[in-house]
Amino acid sequence: MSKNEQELSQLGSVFDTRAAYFVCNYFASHDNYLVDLDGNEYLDVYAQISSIALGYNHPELIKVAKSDEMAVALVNRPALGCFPSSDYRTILEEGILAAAPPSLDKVWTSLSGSDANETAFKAAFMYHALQKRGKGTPFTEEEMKSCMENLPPGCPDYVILSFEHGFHGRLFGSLSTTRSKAIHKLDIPAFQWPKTPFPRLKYPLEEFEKENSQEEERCLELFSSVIDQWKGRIVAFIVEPIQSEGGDNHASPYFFQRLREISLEKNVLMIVDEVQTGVASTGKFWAHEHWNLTTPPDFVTFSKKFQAAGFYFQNPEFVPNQPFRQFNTWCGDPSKAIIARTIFKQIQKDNLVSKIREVGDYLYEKLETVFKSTPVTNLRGKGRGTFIAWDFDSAQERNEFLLKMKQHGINIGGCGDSSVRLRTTLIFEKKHADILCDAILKVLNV
Ligand SMILES: O=C(O)CCC(=O)C(=O)O
Ligand SMILES: NCCCC(=O)O
Repeated sequence: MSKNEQELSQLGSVFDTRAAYFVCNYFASHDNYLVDLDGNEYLDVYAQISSIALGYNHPELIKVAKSDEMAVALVNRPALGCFPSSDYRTILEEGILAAAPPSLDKVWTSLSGSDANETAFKAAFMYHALQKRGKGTPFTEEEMKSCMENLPPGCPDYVILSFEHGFHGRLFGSLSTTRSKAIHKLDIPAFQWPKTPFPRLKYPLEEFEKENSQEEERCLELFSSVIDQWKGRIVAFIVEPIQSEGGDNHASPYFFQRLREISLEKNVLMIVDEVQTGVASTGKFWAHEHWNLTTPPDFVTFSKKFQAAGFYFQNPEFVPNQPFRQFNTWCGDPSKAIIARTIFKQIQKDNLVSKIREVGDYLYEKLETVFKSTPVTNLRGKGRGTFIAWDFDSAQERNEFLLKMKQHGINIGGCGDSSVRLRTTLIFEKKHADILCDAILKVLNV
């Protein structure tokens, strides 16, 4: 038995390891390479499900991890809502807020991607209720009583609209908006919230311009009509710039511009879930910057590669009218905000946004050649940094490919039914793209 197998079996007796790819030696892992317990080094193009920005054991992260500032943040973890730390404002201003999407100058920090989305939902619901009730109008006796029974009017029948194949997390509210795979949802009670189709584009895009634009128009019409059908109950919709877990499904900037226009016309708030797409990997710091919206989204949520989680917003009325409405013990975590600040500074210092755009273009072009005369279809993600994916005909073929890639020293992940997705770090270079392509050529026998 290898060390890996041994540890997996021992850990497996106290912790569910059935989803484990292998046991990692994070002490030995470095930059783009993840090392397992048997000492095998993998070029990692999955990066902890899209969550490692600067590679493993980046010296600047290690340095800040060893700082007094970090030690104090960790051992005296503040309940930020009640007892914010003296340095939280600067940590935010120099990091998370300095990285904010255009026009969104405020942030609420939370604990995970799911929590980021759910706190944005709550902000949207409370804002909507405030508009209906009228500012300054106190809660009624009936509202106060009925909410304790989980009933309206205190708990109104407002809903969040999401897209088929979208993934927004696994807590109750976020899972209700998640529509990628049944395995995520089975046996869990869910809100009866609406969904609407996300475009299924055909590739190569240049060959299917007409079909794809018809498909986007079809989805836009349904988006608009579902909002009408729900007669004012849809308070917000949530959308990923590229549906990731659900299969790396893309849509054009035009599609998102129209979503924004329709949502403004119909008074529905827009939540852009940048948990996976955010923090540079698509070649812009935030993927929705590719759309050139004239009115920014109402909320942009983040987590994963930023390590810290939360949502950005601009409208001061998204802060509830009373304290303790958007609240929990932690309200974020300064240690994670310090890490986010370090990540942001390093991205700026090393010019990683434009570097990942360049290496992404290089890799995409190479893959176009590599995949000629192979069963691979639907290569996608052109002009989106290293946020690249492709399809096999079946889940079985895809899974065999992933396994063989591992045998050739590449840690790589799937998504959707039969897709492979690249989720590289931001320090992925052309030399790594070459290694990746060589391994693909070997695995596909071309
Ligand atoms: O399955 C999960 O909860 C992780 C989801 C995710 O973000 C992904 O797989 O892209
Ligand atoms: N969303 C599931 C991610 C786990 C995996 O298959 O890598």
